Amino acid sequence: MTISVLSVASEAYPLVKTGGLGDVVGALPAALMPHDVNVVTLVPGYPRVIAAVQGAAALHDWPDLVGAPARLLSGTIGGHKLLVLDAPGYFAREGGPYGDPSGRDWDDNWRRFAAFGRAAADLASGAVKGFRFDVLHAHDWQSGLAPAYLRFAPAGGRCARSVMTIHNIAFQGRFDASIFGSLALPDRAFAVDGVEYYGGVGYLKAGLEAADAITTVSPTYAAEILRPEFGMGLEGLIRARRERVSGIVNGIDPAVWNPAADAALPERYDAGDLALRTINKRALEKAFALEPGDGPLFCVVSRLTWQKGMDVLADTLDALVAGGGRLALLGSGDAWLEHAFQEAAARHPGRIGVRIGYDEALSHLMQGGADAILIPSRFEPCGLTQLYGLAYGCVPVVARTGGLADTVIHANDAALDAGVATGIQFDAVTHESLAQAIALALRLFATPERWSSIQRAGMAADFSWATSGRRYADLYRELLSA
Ligand SMILES: Nc1ncnc2c1ncn2[C@@H]1O[C@H](COP(=O)(O)OP(=O)(O)O[C@H]2O[C@H](CO)[C@@H](O)[C@H](O)[C@H]2O)[C@@H](O)[C@H]1O
Repeated sequence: MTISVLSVASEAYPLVKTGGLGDVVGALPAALMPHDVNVVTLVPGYPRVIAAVQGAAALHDWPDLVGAPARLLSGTIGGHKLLVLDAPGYFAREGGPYGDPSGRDWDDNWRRFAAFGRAAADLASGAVKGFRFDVLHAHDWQSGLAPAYLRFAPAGGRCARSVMTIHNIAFQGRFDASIFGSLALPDRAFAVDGVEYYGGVGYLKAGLEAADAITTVSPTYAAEILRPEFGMGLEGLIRARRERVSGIVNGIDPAVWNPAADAALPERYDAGDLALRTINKRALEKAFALEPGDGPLFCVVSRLTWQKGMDVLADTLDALVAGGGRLALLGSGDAWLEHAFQEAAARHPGRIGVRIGYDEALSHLMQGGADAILIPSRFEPCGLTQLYGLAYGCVPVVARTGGLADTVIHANDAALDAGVATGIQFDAVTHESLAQAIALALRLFATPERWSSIQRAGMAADFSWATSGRRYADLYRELLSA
C-alpha cells in the first residue's frame, strides 16, 4: 500500500535553506519514493517560495488562520509535490525565515508558526477538501504545534499518525503563556502532557508530547538527548517517551552532492582520480586569497556559534598555522565570532582566509578543493558537512558526538592498517584536543598514501538515503499498523 505523508517544515532546499534542515526536508521525497511512500512537503510562503509557485490557483482559503487570512497553493520541488501556505501577513517580508534583515527574531514568530501548524493539522485531519494523508511528519519547533493541533483540535474527521523529528533541540520555540489564548486550543492542552513548558508554551515540546513517534537524526544523538547535558530541558519528556524515540541518520542527496557531477566545481573527479582535486584547490586558494601551495588546506563551512565549537576553533588557529596548515572559512553567525575569525585572517594573511556570509556554490568548492574539513561541534544531531566531506574526499576532523560519532571512522592505527579509517575524531571540545586532532591530520597528510587511503575509504562509504529512507518508511508502516 502506498503511504501518503505530509512533511511539514519551515525550510526545504532549494527554495529555502538556512542550514541542514533544508537539505534533509528537500531530500526526503526522493529518498522515500522507492519505498512506496509519497511525500508532499508543506512550507511557509516566504517571498522566494511564492515567486516559485507564481500563478498557482488557490486550493483552499482560510479566512482567519490564527488571526490572518491564508490560502493554500501548490507547486513542485525537485519534481515532487509542494504545498505552500500563502499568508502575506505572516510571510511576505524582507529578511530571513525567522527574523528581520538584521537577524532579530520576528516578534510574532509564535503566531506565524501557530498558523503554519494549524494549516498542517487541517490538511492531515481531512479538513481541506481534496487532501488526505496517512502520516504528518513535523520537523523542528516551527512545525511542533501541528501534532498538538492534530491531537487536541483536529478539524476534520480523520486523524493521521504523526512523527516529530528533532534536527536541532537547541531551538525550541518557547513563548510566554499569554499567547495560549490566541492558539485556539482547548484549555486542557495547557498542561504538562500538552503544550505547557516551564510555565510558558513550548512548540517543540508540544510536538514531542503529541506525536505518535519521535525521531532524531542519528542513533548516538537519540541516546545523548536522554541526558541533561544534551536534552536542554527536554530530557525528562524524552526519557518518559523513550520507547517511541529512534535515531535515523541523515543521507545526502546525490543529485546535489556528487563530486563527479558537481557544476560548482571547476574540475569534477571521483575516487579514481583524486589528483584532479588540485585544480579545485587552486581555485579555492584564489577565492580566499590564500598563498597557493600543496601543503594542507583545512576548511570550515558552518554557522559560527557555540554549538559548532567555533569559539574553540578561533583559539586554535595560531596552532594550525604554526603547524603548517592553512584555513578557508565560510560562515556567519555570532558577531563576536565573525570578528574573531576576521582578526585571525588579518593576523595570518595568505594562511587564513575568511568569508562571512552564506554561499551555497562556494561551499561545494570548499568540499571539492580543501584537504580536510574541521567540525568541532559541542553537539551535533547528525551533521551534514562531514558527510559531504566524506563524499568529496575532504577528510572530516570531527568532535566525537552525535552523528559525527556515528558517521566518521577514526584514523587509529588499527583502522589505518585495515584501510577503513575515514577521518579523525577527538573527544572533549577543548583547545588542546582540537589542536591534537589538527596535529594528527597534519602528520597523516605528510604521508600521501595514508592520506589518499583515508580519502578513498570516505568516498566509498555509503551515505545515500537508501538505508535511512527505508527506516522512515518502516516507521510510518509500524505506526499505521498499530
Ligand atoms: N555559510 C554557509 N554557506 C553555505 N552553506 C552553508 C553555510 N553554513 C552552513 N552551510 C550549509 O548548511 C548545512 C548545515 O548543515 P548541518 O547538518 O551541518 O548543521 P545545522 O546545524 O544547520 O543542522 C541541524 O539539522 C541537520 C539536519 O538534520 C543536522 O544534520 C544537524 O546536526 C543539525 O544541527 C550544510 O548543507 C552546509 O553546507
